[in-house]
Amino acid sequence: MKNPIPVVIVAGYLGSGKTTLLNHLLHNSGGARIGVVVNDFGSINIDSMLVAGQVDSMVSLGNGCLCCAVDVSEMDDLFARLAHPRSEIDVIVVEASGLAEPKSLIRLVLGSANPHIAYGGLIEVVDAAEFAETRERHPEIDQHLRLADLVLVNKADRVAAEQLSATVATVRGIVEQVPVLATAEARIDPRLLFDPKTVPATGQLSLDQLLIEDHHHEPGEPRTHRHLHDDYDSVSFVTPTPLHPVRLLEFLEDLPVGVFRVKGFARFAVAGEKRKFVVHNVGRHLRIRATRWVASDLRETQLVVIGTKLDVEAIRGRLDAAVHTGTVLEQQAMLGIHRYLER
Ligand SMILES: Nc1nc2c(ncn2[C@@H]2O[C@H](COP(=O)(O)OP(=O)(O)OP(=O)(O)O)[C@@H](O)[C@H]2O)c(=O)[nH]1
Repeated sequence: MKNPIPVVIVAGYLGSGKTTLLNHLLHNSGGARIGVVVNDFGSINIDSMLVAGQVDSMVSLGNGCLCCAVDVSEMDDLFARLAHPRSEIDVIVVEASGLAEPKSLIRLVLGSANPHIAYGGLIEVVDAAEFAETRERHPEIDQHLRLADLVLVNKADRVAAEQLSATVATVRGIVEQVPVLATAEARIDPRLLFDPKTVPATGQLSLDQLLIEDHHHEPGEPRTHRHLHDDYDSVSFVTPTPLHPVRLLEFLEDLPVGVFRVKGFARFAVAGEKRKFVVHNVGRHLRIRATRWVASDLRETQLVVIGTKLDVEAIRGRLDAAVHTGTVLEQQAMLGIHRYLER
């Protein structure tokens, strides 16, 4: 089966920059096809969707608040239209209306019966200039932010540098581990959210290419390297030595500060365990799928950790600690992994 299509939810108070973010993603999708679910098409840049040939992929909801107006079955209908086995859509972005309650939106996605979609994370957009005032009027914003997998402190251009860092610090204090990014016009690197189809003109590598590049390493040695970008860091970790499943879970269940996504696959040092374990983590949502190695696969672990302001050494240290060099482990070492296995 194809990898499920990630559903990314964009939420945030009125006017914070949700539509701006959506338009930015549509313009910079790197060839990825984006299906959008919005309340109102009025402000979406239809031209950019036309350019990207995505006009078929638009699904519009009626007016009103997404989370209360739509029940799970209606939402499933929308997902069914956008995501089916032959769908050419790579990512679905749901723009919540300004006052939507993010918890019910996340539930809609996690509770969906559609096997072709997967939760792709909640992005909360905050207006840097209005944040303090919005928070006073709507103290529940703290709860909303804590559900996020990525927070954008947007409209960075509208405030002085000191106010921006103070707001970012306040948001970090609220969300703790969750990555927080200051943005202008919601310009984030789309690769934080999904993988582009093509290598952009800048010659930067896609994440899949990150996984397979760098062949200059000592046989048997884990390789970790980092690619820096304005918006995000990605750390790629490759090792032919099988991992200890418990150690890997310790990493995945307690991710370092700033990590937004972890993707790739793992091989475990467990007796009789010959499968390839595909790992997908967004924010605090971990999914693992057991599959077979195909003939062209290198039988090794390849993981990419993506986020903002990552402590590369700490990540490398923790992933190194998951490499198992002792004797082969008993099957019971897999119990923790089984909790996350998709059926
Ligand atoms: N100065 C500045 N203006 C911005 C920025 N991002 C968005 N805007 C403007 O802010 C206004 C609101 O942006 P939207 O993207 O429509 O915000 P929204 O969250 O979708 O708004 P609602 O749908 O009403 O909740 C628009 O006029 C944008 O052009 C930014 O980074 N800096």
